[in-house]
Amino acid sequence: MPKVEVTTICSDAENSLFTVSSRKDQLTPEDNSIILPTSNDDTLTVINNNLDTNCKPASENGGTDTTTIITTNPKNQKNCNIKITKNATSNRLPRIKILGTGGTIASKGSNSSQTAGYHVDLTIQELLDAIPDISEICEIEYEQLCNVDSKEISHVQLLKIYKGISNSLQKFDGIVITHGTDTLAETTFFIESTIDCGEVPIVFVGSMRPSTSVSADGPMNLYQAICIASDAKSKNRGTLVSLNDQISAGYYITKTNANSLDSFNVRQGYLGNFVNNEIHYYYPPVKPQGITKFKLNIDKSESEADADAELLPPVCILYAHQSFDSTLLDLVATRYKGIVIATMGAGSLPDIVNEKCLELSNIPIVYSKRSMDGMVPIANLPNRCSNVIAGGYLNPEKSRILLQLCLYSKYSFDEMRDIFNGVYGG
Ligand SMILES: NC(=O)C[C@H](N)C(=O)O
Repeated sequence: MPKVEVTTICSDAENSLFTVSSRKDQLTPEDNSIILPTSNDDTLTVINNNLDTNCKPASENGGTDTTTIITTNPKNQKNCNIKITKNATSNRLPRIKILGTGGTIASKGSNSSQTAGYHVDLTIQELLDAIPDISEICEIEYEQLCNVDSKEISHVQLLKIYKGISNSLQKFDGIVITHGTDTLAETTFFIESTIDCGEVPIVFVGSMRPSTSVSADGPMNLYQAICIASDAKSKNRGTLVSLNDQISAGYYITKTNANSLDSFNVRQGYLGNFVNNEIHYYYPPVKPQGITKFKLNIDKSESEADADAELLPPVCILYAHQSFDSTLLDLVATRYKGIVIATMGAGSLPDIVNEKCLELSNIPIVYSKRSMDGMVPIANLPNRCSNVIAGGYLNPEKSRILLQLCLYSKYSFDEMRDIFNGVYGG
């Protein structure tokens, strides 16, 4: 038990009220320091200072994100209430970091009717030039992490995005990432599985039409994403996707239409809507249930991105079909550390393929599904206690990422099964 105790009496977006009380005599000066999470802009008010407490605001505390409280009269059994007024109540605008990665939102065609065959050509600065004035909504900083079509995003760029977000979390109130829509759901799934963003909204955004097209959707989508990241209502919701006026959970979203502006679908439901500068959330802050947050043990510096990329073990996806050839499994087993199969229906594979999967007993094989909806239940596995794991509700590309993270963490087959099972009932 600490000898000096801090109790949070109340804590909301704007205020935190703590009680500090001494508990025992025989306190040494070191016992009397208490660190509270505050930032430079917070104001501290000591109420009922029965404890002779000395509060040092963060600004006088070496500019860290904490406040040291020192009780100078520790033997006194009385309390001291300290109110920390969060900077939301000061008039500072939210600070938003924008990370550019490319995609159609950063693309140009050769004429205004072209909506295919365009190429990535715009920097994040040029994208920002095309949106309405946001100087009264937030302060922004931006960084170009890469500028590619999202088909080119591999584990190298993925780790760059991971680092870009991780490095910005402490300094910004919200983060926006521009990204191609084709593989956006893989990146958002990876980020939600690896970053604990606390209350900071991480908002991914893309577009379906290039910037040169009539009625290009990119500028409005980007504008909305910045507003969403700046809004206090977006806190504590994890990784979000803002596209076509809808706000969705990055963990669950799937691209379901290859061409339409309404390209994303989420069976778990949209979280909210953006209309005429108003953000409407349908639910209170919520994060996807039962996620395993994987800890990536990597250097967060930029220069290490390429070296770290080796860390994610290769996993491939095989797409099953009538006459599916089991020898394909032998071919990929020599190169990949894990395999995901998009099975027919809810885990159906020809008997000969099931036998081959069990034969490859050292390689984890996740049974996912070709169907967009529904799940693969454990009951449909050829053997419940082997190297074969049910992917539950996860589609093949998300199963692939989850399996990579399990392999990276060196989990046993049983632990992998628990991770897939815990989140998705697989
Ligand atoms: N709409 C898009 O962004 C598609 C593009 N091919 C990409 O994913 O980068």
